Amino acid sequence: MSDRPAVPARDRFRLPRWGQRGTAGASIPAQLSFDHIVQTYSSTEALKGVSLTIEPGELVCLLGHSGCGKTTLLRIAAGVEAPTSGRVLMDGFEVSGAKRFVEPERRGIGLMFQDYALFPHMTILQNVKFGLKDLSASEADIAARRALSRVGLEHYANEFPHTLSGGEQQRVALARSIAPRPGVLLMDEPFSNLDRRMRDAIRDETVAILRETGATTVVVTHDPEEAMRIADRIVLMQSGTIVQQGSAEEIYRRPVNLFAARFFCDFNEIEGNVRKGQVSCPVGVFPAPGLEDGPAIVCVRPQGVRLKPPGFCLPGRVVSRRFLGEVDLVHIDVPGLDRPLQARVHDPVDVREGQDVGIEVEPKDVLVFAAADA
Ligand SMILES: Nc1ncnc2c1ncn2[C@@H]1O[C@H](COP(=O)(O)OP(=O)(O)OP(=O)(O)O)[C@@H](O)[C@H]1O
Repeated sequence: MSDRPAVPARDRFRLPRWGQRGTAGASIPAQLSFDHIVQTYSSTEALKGVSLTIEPGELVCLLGHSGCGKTTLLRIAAGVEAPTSGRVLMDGFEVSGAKRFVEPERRGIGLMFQDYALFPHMTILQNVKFGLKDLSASEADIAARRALSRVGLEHYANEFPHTLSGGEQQRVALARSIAPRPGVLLMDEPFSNLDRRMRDAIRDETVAILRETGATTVVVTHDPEEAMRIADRIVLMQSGTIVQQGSAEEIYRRPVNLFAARFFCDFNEIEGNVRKGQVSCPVGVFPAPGLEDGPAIVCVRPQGVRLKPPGFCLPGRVVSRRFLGEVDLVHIDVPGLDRPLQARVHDPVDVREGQDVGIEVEPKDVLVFAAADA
């Protein structure tokens, strides 16, 4: 918990509109900025100077492996923790920093966690009304019912959480977090407890509701596909720092380093050597613009490996072939490679284990990084 001073009484009247809860007015999306946030827990530096601005109404995914600092950043935004140093600003107004600490309940920020945390002894309506304490009873009732109707669950108002499915409970949690019309909504792995079958549908529905409410939204996830599906902008983190940020397509097509590349694709990684802007490796010669001469890692997307009749191109021998529904995954032994090359083949190919094939690699599916980057 914070050891920072709370907002002095005189400042409370100066909070921007997102900080004035209970007006039942329309949600006003806020800009959320992190300015050189450092967070240290004894010997662990969980955040190492993170700066990031999320624009009003934007949906940003914080993406990264376990322990990279995603949740810590979310907790600092919410005001559940104060940063060791650095500032959090909402619409340019400092809410965490050396000078000021605005209490969580006055930030106009909604929170939703993976376990939903619905109160089992309260009805669905009471659960949704829980965060509306600043409103009169009748206003809270109207706001809660409106939020429930937005997620399509108004008919469950008088039920208890245990009578609802996991997906329905997730929607109640969403209704509870949007009912106060927060300017910023923070969601920590909100879909991870749903089974795969319903996850896609609920995710799409949630994003549609978020777009409708217009709230600035930050979603924490470790699933690159989920981030690509929902985010306007993905912020990729590693060990308490931001590695890269951009649209899904930007990061996927132009990862800044091997870490970012690996996060989005299960590449074939092949040792190569760069000379005069070109890299040579056992599967061919490819452009390597901007790279210095020396050892390199050539990353070939499995979908960029084409199988041809033998004899005309690079020779290979099929080690295995697996039918995965939309694609076949084929492993091919290639001279000079110590591991089989993976190919994801869309068109049905008539290849069997042990068969000789020719291989072509699409240059657009090749990325090259300096070996020192590995
Ligand atoms: N209260 C705390 N005390 C000590 N260390 C902490 C505390 N909270 C987080 N950490 C450490 O800070 C680092 C970042 O943790 P954080 O929970 O932010 O990561 P994360 O990316 O959200 O991971 P996950 O996806 O597993 O939730 C980790 O090394 C974690 O062990």
